[in-house]
Amino acid sequence: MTVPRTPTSNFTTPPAGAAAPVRHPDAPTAGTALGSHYSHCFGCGPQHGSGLRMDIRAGEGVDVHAEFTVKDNHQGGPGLAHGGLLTTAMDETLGSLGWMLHIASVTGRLETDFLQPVPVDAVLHIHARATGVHGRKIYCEAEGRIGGADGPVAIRASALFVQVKLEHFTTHGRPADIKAAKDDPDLLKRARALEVNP
Ligand SMILES: CCCCCCCC/C=C\CCCCCCCC(=O)SCCNC(=O)CCNC(=O)[C@H](O)C(C)(C)COP(=O)(O)OP(=O)(O)OC[C@H]1O[C@@H](n2cnc3c(N)ncnc32)[C@H](O)[C@@H]1OP(=O)(O)O
Repeated sequence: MTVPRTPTSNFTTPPAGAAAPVRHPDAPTAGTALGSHYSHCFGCGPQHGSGLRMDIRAGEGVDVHAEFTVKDNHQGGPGLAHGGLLTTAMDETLGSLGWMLHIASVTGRLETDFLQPVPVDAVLHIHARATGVHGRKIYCEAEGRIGGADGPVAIRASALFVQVKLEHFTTHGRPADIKAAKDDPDLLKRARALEVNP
C-alpha cells in the first residue's frame, strides 16, 4: 500500500523569506569526521557506555553523512530496530549540521516517517542537509537508507532546530555535569567555535 504523505509539515518547511543555508568558511572539509560535541552524549559520545557512538562526516555543502549499525541492544521487535532509537540517530545526525553552519542549536521539532522495518545488523546510511535558515530557526531534513548508500529509504526525518547561546548548555543541566564540562578545555574550545555572535 502506498501511503500518501506530506514529506514535511509547515513547522519543518522553510517559510517564504528563509535564507539558503551557507556553509561556514571554517566548516570541516568533506569526508572529515566531525567528532563528538560532548563525550557523554548518547548519540556520539566516546565515553558513553551504551550510546550509539555515531560517526558523522562532513559533506560538500551544508550536509553530513553518517553510518549507524543497528545492534542487539537496539531492538524493539524481534531482530528489528526500535523506532525511537532510529529517531535518535536521525536527531544526532541532523544536530551535527550545526558544525557546518558554526551554529549551536537544539532540536525544537523532529518529524519522522518510518517507511521500512530496519533489521538488527543493518547499516543505516544517513544523509542530512540544511534546507533553510530563518532568524534563529534552522530547517533541515534527512533520510536513512538500508542495503547500501543508494538503497531504499527506510526512515525519513525533517526538523526544526533553534539556535541557542552556549548558556543553554550551562544553565539547565545537572550542575555536576555542567561543572565537569566547564573544566574540560577541549570541550570549551569546541563549544566556543560555535559561538558566532558571542
Ligand atoms: C561548557 C559548555 C559546553 C557546552 C558544550 C555543548 C556544545 C553543544 C554543541 C552542539 C549541540 C548539538 C546537540 C545535538 C544533540 C542532538 C539534538 C538534541 O537532541 S537537542 C536536545 C533536545 N532539544 C531540547 O532540549 C530543546 C528544548 N527546547 C528549548 O530549549 C526551547 O524550547 C527552544 C530553545 C527550542 C526554543 O526556545 P526559545 O525561548 O529560545 O525560543 P522561542 O521563541 O520559543 O522559539 C524560537 C522560534 O522557534 C519556533 N519554535 C520553537 N519550538 C518550536 C516547535 N517545537 N515547533 C515549531 N516551531 C518552534 C518558535 O515559534 C520561534 O519562532 P519565531 O522566531 O517566533 O518565528
